[in-house]
Amino acid sequence: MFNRKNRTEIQHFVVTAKQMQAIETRLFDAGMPVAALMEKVAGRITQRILSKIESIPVTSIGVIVGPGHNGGDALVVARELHFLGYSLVVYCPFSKQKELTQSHLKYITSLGILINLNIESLQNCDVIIDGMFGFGLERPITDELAEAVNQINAWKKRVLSIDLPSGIHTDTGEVLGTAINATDTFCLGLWKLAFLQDSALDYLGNVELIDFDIPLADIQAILGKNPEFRRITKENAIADLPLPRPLTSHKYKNGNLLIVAGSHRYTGAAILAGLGARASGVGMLSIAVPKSIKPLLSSQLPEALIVGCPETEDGAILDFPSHFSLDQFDAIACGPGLTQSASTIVQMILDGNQPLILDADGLNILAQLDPISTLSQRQAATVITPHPGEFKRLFPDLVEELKNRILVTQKAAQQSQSIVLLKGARVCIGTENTVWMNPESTPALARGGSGDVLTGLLGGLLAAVVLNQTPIDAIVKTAVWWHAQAGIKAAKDKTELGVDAFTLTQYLNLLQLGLNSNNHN
Ligand SMILES: NC(=O)C1=CN([C@@H]2O[C@H](COP(=O)(O)OP(=O)(O)OC[C@H]3O[C@@H](n4cnc5c(N)ncnc54)[C@H](O)[C@@H]3O)[C@@H](O)[C@H]2O)[C@@H](O)CC1
Ligand SMILES: [K+]
Repeated sequence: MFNRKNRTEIQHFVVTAKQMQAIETRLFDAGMPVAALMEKVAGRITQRILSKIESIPVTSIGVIVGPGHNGGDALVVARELHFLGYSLVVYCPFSKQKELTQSHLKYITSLGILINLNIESLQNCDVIIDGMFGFGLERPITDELAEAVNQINAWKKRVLSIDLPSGIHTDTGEVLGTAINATDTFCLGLWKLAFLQDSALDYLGNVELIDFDIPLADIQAILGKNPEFRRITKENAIADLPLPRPLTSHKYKNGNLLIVAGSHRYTGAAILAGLGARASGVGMLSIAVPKSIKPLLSSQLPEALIVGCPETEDGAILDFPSHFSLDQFDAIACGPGLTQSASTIVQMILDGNQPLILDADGLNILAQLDPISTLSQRQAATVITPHPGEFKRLFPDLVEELKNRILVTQKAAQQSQSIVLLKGARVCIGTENTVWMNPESTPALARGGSGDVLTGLLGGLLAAVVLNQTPIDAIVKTAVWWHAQAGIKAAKDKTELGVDAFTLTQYLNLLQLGLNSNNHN
């Protein structure tokens, strides 16, 4: 007995509608019949639908059938469910269909299944399958069709969408007119960009990829060796952890990080960043803070060297102590809790040659300094970690494009020649060639302080890997995955309301996330 090959590698590809079409065209050109592919895909969708509905009482299933191949998929699924004994109600408000879809419609009619033009026909169904539009949606849903979609949403039934919730734009994730509010969405073949866009999240429900054996060679032929869009997975995240450590390792081989953070007003930000860095395993940690809060930091982080700095009247860092040099550090993480009064040292750090993570007030200060030219003139790598508000201040020319978070991150990275980590429900990391996207997170992290933890964690990892030449974008995506997984685990144990930033730092332990020192799970 053979098991189906586990193709975890396909989980990290993300495609646009155009790329998906090009990949499918290759399959058809190679000889795969369109109808055979539809049959195969729909067979797999049927299996997954059955596994979702087996445990709930379902007798009647409604199916929305669109004019294209998304509708064709839905009709094949409907036919199979009919033969399994379910009662099917088909709603197809379109007078014209693609040929293959029309053929399936004809056959299903011959089986005695009525084709309804009226949305009310679905009202008494226990479950609805949405096959109205997939990646072929090309204009907004309007008029009676929009009313039908809104009616389905108002029923609040269980709705299983094929490929995408109808109405969601495949690339931007935007709602085109209106969109189906799915409880589950089965993405076909390869992840589409919409699944990683915040704007689509409320419509997608639970998501899963249905692999239908697209050969890797065909994927690579269209996406190239270094795909433009990549999904962060557990496998690719842990592959870049600095584990296992060489037996002859010593502290200076594991990174020397300087955190520059905190003020009278925001003392906790420096502590949280320090605790994030602690979790990273960084070899040496120094934290520069205004000198009057040094005792507080020392009591929380006994392993760190706390650098007390001269301070401004309002309790921000004014300058570094005399004889203090940035040259010794492998990386600097700067920004949490600084207040905007710390502009002198932020400028000094930007002028320096260390790999840098700039966050929070560091970004607000940068926004006053012609950000694009300041960043692109830096010799060393820079990672900036804005939330959308900070992003707008840094890249005012890109504000309009923020509705496509993936593309805007890519543009910002290219313009500033930096790595741009755009915060949100689905973090996007723009780099010169690739945008990494994090598919799993939790709203538990939408809370003050969780960003400070990320900055510290990222700083520690960055300091540790610059020495062994791991690409910086690779470690940024690992930090984002690690931070989000800790949030997910903490929320499981403590609910989404129980994950304050300090609690989060206690969940950064990799063992709790199912890993061990050999970098295996
Ligand atoms: N090509 C294939 O063999 C495969 C296709 N698959 C399915 O096919 C789908 C893509 O099929 P299509 O390219 O036919 O596209 P769709 O089925 O998404 O819809 C395209 C049709 O809808 C019409 N349309 C678009 N926007 C509209 C609007 N706002 N109002 C009214 N009509 C509108 C178009 O004119 C076109 O006729 C995928 O999402 C997937 O479900 C999968 O089965 C995998 C294999
Ligand atoms: K659909």
